[in-house]
Amino acid sequence: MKVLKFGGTSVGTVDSIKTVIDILENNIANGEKIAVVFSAMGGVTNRLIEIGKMAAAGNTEYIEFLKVVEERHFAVVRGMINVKNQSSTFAAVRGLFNELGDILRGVSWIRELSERTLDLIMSFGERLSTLVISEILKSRGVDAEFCDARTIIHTNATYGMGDVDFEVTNRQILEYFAKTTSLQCVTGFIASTTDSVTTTLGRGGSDYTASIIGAAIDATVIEIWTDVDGMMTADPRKVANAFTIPSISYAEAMELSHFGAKVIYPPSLQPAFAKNIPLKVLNTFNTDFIGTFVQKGAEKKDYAITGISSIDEIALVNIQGSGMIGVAGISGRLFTALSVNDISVILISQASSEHSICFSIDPKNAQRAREVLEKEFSHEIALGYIDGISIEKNLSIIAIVGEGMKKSTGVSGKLFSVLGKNGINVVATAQGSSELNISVVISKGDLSKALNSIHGVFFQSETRSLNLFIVGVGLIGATLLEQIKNQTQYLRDEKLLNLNIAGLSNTKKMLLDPDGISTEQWRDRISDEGVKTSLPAFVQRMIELNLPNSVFVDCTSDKDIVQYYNMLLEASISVVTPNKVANSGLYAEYTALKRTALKRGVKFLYETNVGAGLPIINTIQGLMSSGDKFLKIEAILSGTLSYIFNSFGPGIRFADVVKEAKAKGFTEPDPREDLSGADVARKILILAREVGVPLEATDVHVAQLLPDNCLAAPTVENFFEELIVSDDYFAKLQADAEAQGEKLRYIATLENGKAVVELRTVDASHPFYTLSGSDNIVSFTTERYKDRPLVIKGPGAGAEVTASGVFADIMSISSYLG
Ligand SMILES: NC(=O)c1ccc[n+]([C@@H]2O[C@H](COP(=O)([O-])OP(=O)(O)OC[C@H]3O[C@@H](n4cnc5c(N)ncnc54)[C@H](O)[C@@H]3O)[C@@H](O)[C@H]2O)c1
Ligand SMILES: N[C@@H](CCO)C(=O)O
Ligand code: NA
Repeated sequence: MKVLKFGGTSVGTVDSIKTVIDILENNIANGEKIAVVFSAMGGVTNRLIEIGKMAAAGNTEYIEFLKVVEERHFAVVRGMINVKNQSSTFAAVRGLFNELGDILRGVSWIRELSERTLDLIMSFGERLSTLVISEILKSRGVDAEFCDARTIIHTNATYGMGDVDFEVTNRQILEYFAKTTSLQCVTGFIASTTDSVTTTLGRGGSDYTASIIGAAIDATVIEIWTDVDGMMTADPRKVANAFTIPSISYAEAMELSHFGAKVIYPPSLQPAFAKNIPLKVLNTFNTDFIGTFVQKGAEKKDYAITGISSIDEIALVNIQGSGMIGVAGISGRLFTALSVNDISVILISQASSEHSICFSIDPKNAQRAREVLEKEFSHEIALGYIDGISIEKNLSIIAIVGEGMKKSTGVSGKLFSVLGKNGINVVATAQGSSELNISVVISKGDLSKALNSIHGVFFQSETRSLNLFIVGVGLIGATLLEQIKNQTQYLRDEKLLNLNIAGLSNTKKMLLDPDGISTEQWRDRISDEGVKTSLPAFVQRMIELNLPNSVFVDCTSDKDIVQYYNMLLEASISVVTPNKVANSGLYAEYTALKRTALKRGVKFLYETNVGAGLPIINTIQGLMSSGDKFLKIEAILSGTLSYIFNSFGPGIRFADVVKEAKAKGFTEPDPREDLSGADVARKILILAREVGVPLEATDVHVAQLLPDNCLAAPTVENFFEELIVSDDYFAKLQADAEAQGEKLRYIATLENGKAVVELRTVDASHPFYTLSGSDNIVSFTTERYKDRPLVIKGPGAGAEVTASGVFADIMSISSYLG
């Protein structure tokens, strides 16, 4: 025989009851022998408690409230039973309400509501729902029978949570079921003492009823019908990617529910577990869904863990002192004192130094725990053996649970590593030798981020998300968004990676949306929904959102934005940028950023600072890490100047070539930076720093390229005018070089700790002679590349190559986050 149990929401409305009837009739049609347990209609139990309290307080409004409850039951009768069969059910329901009304009147007279009376009042919830549904079944020709569990389940007289007398109960259930062939509709939650006083079974009560009956009659399976798709890998309100666990062991279910998974309350299923009766958790509102199968042993799973659960709010108590080392009995006294005072301990951790014991409790008990322990250890504290009791609040616990972690390595490594990579500090941790649960205590503010990132790494086949916050949507920023748009599908399918644009800002408006800004509509959304740009507000909001795997992408050339990098890195947010300002500022600031990134376990990536997408910085970093030493760098580092010198010639105006370079997206937002040599100077400065030469910007010697009048131009427009004026100057430079069979090249060199940037002419024998377009070229002479230098060459400016370099940096973060 199968035992089915339907919870409050399943029997909460006419529509849901229709589905319940369908489920039952399908079972009957399939020839299944079944018994059914019902909860009270959703919300009724709480209402009855409220009504009881109102009556006890002498508030006669309870009568109106009761009428509403009555009407809910009548509505079901009207909706589900044909008119000619309704009257007897109406009469029976009215009879129960009359009885309840009498009891409540008594309560309001004597102004007292004992636990015992409350149990009696609550019992009407299940008695009513079960009565009505059994009548519905009968009216449809099913041989159904109402079974008042008070006649078969007996408890002691602990009201509110009766202790079941299994000997008597099991015998009575067996006798009862032996005598009947009708479908038994059993009231959940309620029982009685041997002298027929009504009691209730406490938390998870109706599940308990199903479990008691199932165990007594040796049911083949117990089906718990509820309003969710079974037990999930995590609380779906906190982790959007959570999914149903198809199969779980009793022990795992226990662990998960202990930490707040509210779907079932496994302690109430103990009788079924003890007899190895499997359990299914099914959804009345999604009957086709397979739900969760709960059974004794664990099945082989696809993942290393089965689920994640959490407690939102705990307090961590720490007691420490040198006097605890090697002294037996301290923990005995500690936990006895807590237990005597009814303070339940959620997690305990003690390191083998025995110098401290820490444990977590419900924060509402924190003050009391302090008092209890200060009293218990007053002597030791006075003598200085124990330093005192410290209590930390605003903490949460996360537990990863699964039989799969037994004897398998790497699970805790993965857990701590993902927390570390997301900058989440672990305050305390506990793992029992059952290896079923690893718990970590973290700051409450990190809970959502931690749950999501842990879920991401353990349930790998799901798509991971990288949350991007992009500031500056000019040429590079917009091209990057376009490239992301075109790669979205590929990255989802092939890399299981979702690039979520969680924030965007231009100079006028900004928009942050943790649910993502579509790359198809970002322009509309930022203009329709964006608010006035404020960089501090943008940064603050990012930090507050505290999303896992966050990356700040600075696609501006703003000098002020850089002051936020350190703050972002400190908040465990990676930074990716083509903006050279940070790395070409003070040397101390440059090293500080690197240190913060290292400390926080996040990335600060800026490959496009030099040579756009060309792998220049990465190459240096690789060589440096592997111990190579740089002897000399010689390079052409300006795409703009390269393009200009490759395109300028007789019959062409210099200013026009500069304009072309700008139109092609090679120049800096302000082209004077390129032509003054400032941009190249910054780049060689950055390269110097990368190879370990701690230069400041003022150490770079820049030979002047422009005539004074151009350099002095106050605006970009002015600048172009001055370029026109100076056309002869440039034409002569070019003609002189040509006459020698040489080409103009703006070359940066780093040698013997000195950085120089100057305009040179090179002949055909020089490797830099043959450049074309916006090519950059870098030649590294190192101890390993001494005779023939390592050369990197290719387009070193432009929207596509730069954006793709930024994109590549972002991708490298995604693989680092695993
Ligand atoms: N163009 C290239 O080939 C290239 C190559 C390598 C690196 N870079 C670097 O990339 C960065 C962007 O260059 P670009 O060519 O896209 O320039 P751009 O002028 O087209 O884009 C920069 C955008 O940032 C916006 N902006 C500036 N300050 C802002 C702020 N505080 N908040 C929000 N938005 C702000 C500007 O309005 C502009 O739209 C620069 O730092 C540049 O040095 C460019
Ligand atoms: N303006 C820069 C862009 C690349 O950093 C250049 O011309 O090289
Ligand atoms: Na580069």
